[in-house]
Amino acid sequence: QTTPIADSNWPQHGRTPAEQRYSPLKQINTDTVSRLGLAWYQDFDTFRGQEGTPLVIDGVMYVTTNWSKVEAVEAETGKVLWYYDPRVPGNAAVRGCCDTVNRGAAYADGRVFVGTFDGRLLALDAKNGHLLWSVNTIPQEATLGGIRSYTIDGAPRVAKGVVMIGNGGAEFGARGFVSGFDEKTGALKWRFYTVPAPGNKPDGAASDKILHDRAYRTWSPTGAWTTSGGGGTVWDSIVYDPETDLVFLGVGNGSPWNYRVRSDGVGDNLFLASIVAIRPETGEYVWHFQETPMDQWDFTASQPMMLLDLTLNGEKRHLLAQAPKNGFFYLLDAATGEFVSATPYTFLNWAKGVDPKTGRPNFVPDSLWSLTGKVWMGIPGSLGGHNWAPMAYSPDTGYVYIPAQELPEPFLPEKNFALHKMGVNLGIDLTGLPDDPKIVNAVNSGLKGWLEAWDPVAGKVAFKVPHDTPWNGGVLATAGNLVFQGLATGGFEAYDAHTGKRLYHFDAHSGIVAPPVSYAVNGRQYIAVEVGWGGAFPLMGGAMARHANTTINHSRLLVFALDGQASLPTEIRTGQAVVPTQQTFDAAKAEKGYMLYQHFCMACHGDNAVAGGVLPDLRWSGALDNDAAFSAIVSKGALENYGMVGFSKMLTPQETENIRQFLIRRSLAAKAH
Ligand SMILES: O=C(O)c1cc(C(=O)O)c2c(n1)C(=O)C(=O)c1cc(C(=O)O)[nH]c1-2
Ligand SMILES: [Ca+2]
Repeated sequence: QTTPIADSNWPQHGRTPAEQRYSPLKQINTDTVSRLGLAWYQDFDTFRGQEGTPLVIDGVMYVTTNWSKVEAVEAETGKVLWYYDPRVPGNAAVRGCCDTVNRGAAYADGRVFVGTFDGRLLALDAKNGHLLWSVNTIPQEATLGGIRSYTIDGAPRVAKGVVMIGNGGAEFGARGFVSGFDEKTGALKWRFYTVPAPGNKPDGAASDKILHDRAYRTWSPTGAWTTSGGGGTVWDSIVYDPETDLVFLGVGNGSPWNYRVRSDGVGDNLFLASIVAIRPETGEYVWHFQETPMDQWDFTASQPMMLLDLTLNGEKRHLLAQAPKNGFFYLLDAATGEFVSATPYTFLNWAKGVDPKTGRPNFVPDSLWSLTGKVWMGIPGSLGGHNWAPMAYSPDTGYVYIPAQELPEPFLPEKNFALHKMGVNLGIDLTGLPDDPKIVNAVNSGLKGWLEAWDPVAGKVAFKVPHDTPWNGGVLATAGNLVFQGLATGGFEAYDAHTGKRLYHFDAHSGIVAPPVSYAVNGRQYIAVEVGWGGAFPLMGGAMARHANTTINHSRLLVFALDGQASLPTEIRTGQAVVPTQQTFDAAKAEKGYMLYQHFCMACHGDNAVAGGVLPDLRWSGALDNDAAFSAIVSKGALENYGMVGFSKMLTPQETENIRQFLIRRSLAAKAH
């Protein structure tokens, strides 16, 4: 039933339904890659994180960029064929944890499907970009009167005439669900909620029976989840497997993070941090596997999944593979969900292995910080041993290439948990990195990132390519015995797939987080990648993110080919002028402003008011010198069109002023260093 995919195309998110991100093209190979050069490039119109996987179908490339913008370009020349701006309102930015990114479109039967950050799903005519249909994927009741927060940044998937999309929001209060829409009309076919409703009430959805019979009893009848939604957002990975006719949903973390507050410390909280298999036409439940019961570390199972056909102990197996945040590499039987193996692909300290039969982790008791009430230095931290940046598999080497990292994080219960609308709702202490440069340097030197070649049959690392920092780009493997990856530090690299030897380097002038793709037009092979530093770590990470990337965001599409002759402009934007404020501050007010900042501002402007190279660094904001201007922006929303909403409903004028006092303190402290 599946039509063969031409070698020259990249028609789906992971190229084929198996999502291995392997291109059979080999004009660019270990022998020729030294001749690789820029064939053409395009400047984007947004300087924020770019996480998109371009699709290429018969010489036309479909690109999505920040703020859910879409364009079609000639893949050979870069000539723009059409451009579609869904006009996401600026005030939607604050509903998401991690930048107004978009990870890509889906294509089927002449239609391009894209999710928008404000929760719509669009179908565009692939020929001219005209809107065919648009649906709001977020039902009114799911928002609980605006308390719960939903965004879309993941790529839709299409199977059997059904377009499927989930959403994000579990850091802000959300109840996860995935919806399936008719490809032709946009009519809703089914909805699958990933966590139960309070009181075990039915939703009239495909998930009703399994939530009622199985999931509800894994939650306390009370707890903050009854308002905050419980989490379980399917914000990135959805894979359809034609062989088993199953759709696999990668389900996210709990909301709030604090498991004691969320569920009174009771139950495993299904289907948080689980993979759930459903049917594409109906959304009917088939199986699930929970990777992290009692999640309290933001250990999502939403990381990219792929299908692998491997011979294990002499037996051919059709497997689903994932390297989720929690640090274990999982293999599950794709048809049944039967646990096969879970092996650490990175250093992890929260579990001592898993039960060999069930795959349930053996928790290190101290890791359950919400129950112990004590600080836990978790590895991985909430950004995971691997996040959304896709991995790739080469059938030639048998390795899975993982953009792996080590980013430790302290977890400590928040003293007075309060559910905020438009503020982060974690139930975790949000004290930032202290100012002391010695501590900052020590923390930064402990952050690691590397490209890992993982042997899924042997269950061990084949080799590692160390990078300077964490939060590097997604990976592409090709039949040219090459692996391509962009780096946080702005390099675009090619490595020998067998050895990890670096064979090519290009300076992209800006951090790369997106995954490359490969395609061919008129017999010439190309490699394309979106450039643009952003996403969770650059926005939230403060001094750690700044350390990882010292340029600012230059968002572009780069396309490489053998003997490419183009070059980037040499001018590198240096970004915001560093102008410390002339004001003085009131110590008591500034101290009060600190935690308010961490709850309401940090998610975008960076931990402890150090911006990570994407959005404005508030220490240098001219508005610090003018309390009327500050309040016009922070309270009244003067910059709403750029994503900076007014917080007057959440923050009193005095609280807003306290935040300004805190920022003045930070500005002066930076001047002092
Ligand atoms: O729980 C959620 O709903 C949710 C959503 C998203 C998102 O939509 O991007 C991310 C996360 N969580 C998350 O935990 C995370 O680490 C993350 C990184 C990114 C990114 O794009 O860089 N998004 C998200
Ligand atoms: Ca999350």
